[in-house]
Amino acid sequence: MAPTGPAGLEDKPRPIVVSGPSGSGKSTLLKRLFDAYPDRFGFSVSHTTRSPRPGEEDGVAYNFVTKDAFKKLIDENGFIEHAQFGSNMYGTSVQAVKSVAEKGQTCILDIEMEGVKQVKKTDLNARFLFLQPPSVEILEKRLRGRGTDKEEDIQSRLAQAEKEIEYSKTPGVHDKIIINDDLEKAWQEFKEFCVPEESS
Ligand SMILES: Nc1ncnc2c1ncn2[C@@H]1O[C@H](COP(=O)(O)OP(=O)(O)OP(=O)(O)O)[C@@H](O)[C@H]1O
Repeated sequence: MAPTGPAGLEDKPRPIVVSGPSGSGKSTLLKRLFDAYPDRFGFSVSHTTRSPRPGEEDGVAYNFVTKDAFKKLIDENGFIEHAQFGSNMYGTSVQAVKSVAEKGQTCILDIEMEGVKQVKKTDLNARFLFLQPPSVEILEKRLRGRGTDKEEDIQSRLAQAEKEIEYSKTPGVHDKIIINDDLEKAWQEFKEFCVPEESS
């Protein structure tokens, strides 16, 4: 019988999808994770149709491709997510995530709700973690406290947060939901999910 899951990746680290509203603490916790375990985790290399800047190496900074090659990959369902910024296209391919696992690293995908739905349609066999703010009111305080977002951005992030929290309640969507109330407590739970053997 054909094996389930990605061919040849059965014994490789499963990707971890980290999602959660903007301001829920994804960057904060991922930075800690990368600092604590520098070689264990990796990010996938995105595709882009823009030209490389001096010093940018193909396959390292980005996978630089032509518009035609990019469109072909879209038609072949090769992308988890893709978007256009200005005249250039950017995307995360399924193969780029597999390449991280092939190197023996756990690929971390920091993506939003639509991306989560897309990953579920692939054969990546990912594990899903949702980071939830204690409340929308506290989320608003944190977004303001961060001091990086304009007022209109804060409003649209909060509106989007309500949708993400609603979707996260769908049974079976996430393997783990962490409420980021106390940062140290959230970190312990985050670490346990991402590095399970250390806590077993
Ligand atoms: N448990 C916590 N208690 C208090 N403040 C927190 C906690 N976790 C994170 N923060 C603060 O909340 C703000 C938002 O966190 P962060 O930038 O990590 O969110 P994010 O999910 O990565 O957002 P985005 O998706 O917009 O990048 C930051 O200023 C961070 O320091």
